[in-house]
Amino acid sequence: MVTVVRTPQELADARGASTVALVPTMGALHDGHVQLMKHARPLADTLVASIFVNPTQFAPGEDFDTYPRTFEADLERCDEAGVDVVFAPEIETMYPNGLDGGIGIEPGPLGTILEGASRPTHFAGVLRVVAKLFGLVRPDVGVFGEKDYQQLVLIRQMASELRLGVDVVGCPTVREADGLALSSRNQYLSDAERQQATALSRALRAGAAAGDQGAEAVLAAAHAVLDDAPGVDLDYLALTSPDLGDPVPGHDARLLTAARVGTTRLIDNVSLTLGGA
Ligand SMILES: Nc1ncnc2c1ncn2[C@@H]1O[C@H](COP(=O)(O)OP(=O)(O)OP(=O)(O)O)[C@@H](O)[C@H]1O
Ligand SMILES: CC(C)(CO)[C@@H](O)C(=O)[O-]
Ligand code: BAL
Repeated sequence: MVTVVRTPQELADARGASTVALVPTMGALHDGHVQLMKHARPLADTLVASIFVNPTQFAPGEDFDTYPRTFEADLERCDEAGVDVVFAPEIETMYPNGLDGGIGIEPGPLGTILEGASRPTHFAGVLRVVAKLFGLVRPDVGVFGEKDYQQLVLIRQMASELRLGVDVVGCPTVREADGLALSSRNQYLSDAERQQATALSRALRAGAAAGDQGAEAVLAAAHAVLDDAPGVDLDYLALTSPDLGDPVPGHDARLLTAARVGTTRLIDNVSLTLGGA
């Protein structure tokens, strides 16, 4: 049975001295989160999931207030996935000096591109809360989804550069049968928008299929799907190396996109191998 803790002291008591894996979430749990938990379960003695809708990663005007909150259903999913401890802190516990006070984390250049270009304060908020969660839970392993690929790269870089002693593990994106990446924000989509949203994964698949023809062909194939997709307002489509630098012919690459479907902003990405030498 999962134990719910809300304070650092309760967390320390529940954590014990065993090895710990942490799956940070903002709740509204779906099968993508459950996969992270199942992946994390055998990696440590104790599995902790955090549920915290982190205000500092939302800019004014974004959906912090309306973000889905489904705590009781989330606990059931955690229980089924083998989570031992759910850490669900209050905002004051995570930000004792207020949201604008206290220590911050500067994400560096990788935090300013792609998602960071559209959401300039986002990754400072993500890294700030993840650093706090790592400090509170003191996990041996932190498990994150590739769906938020830039986030995964930045958290891995933070853990490595700040020597946090946490092994950051990524898990493949879980998708609906028609390819749409699972996301808590998919709930915002109307039936028509839900259909239109499949353009993101279709474009990424088309791009990946053109991988052996090189970078230009990849981007052209993906644009051919996205540019004419009804209801889809493209934010970016970018081809990078796995660490978000320039793509290198003959090596693995990442194709990433973000688009607004109606008022909902969705992101997705795939890995591919680029042709050429
Ligand atoms: N479809 C998915 N497959 C694998 N991991 C996922 C998927 N969706 C989310 N995750 C991962 O779950 C963790 C918690 O993410 P979060 O609670 O923000 O869910 P989300 O569905 O990404 O929500 P949002 O709609 O806010 O982006 C992150 O590591 C995220 O990458
Ligand atoms: C990592 C995270 C839990 C930090 O709030 C959030 O950005 C998320 O759910 O991906
Ligand atoms: N999964 C990323 C959370 C956010 O968009 O704020």
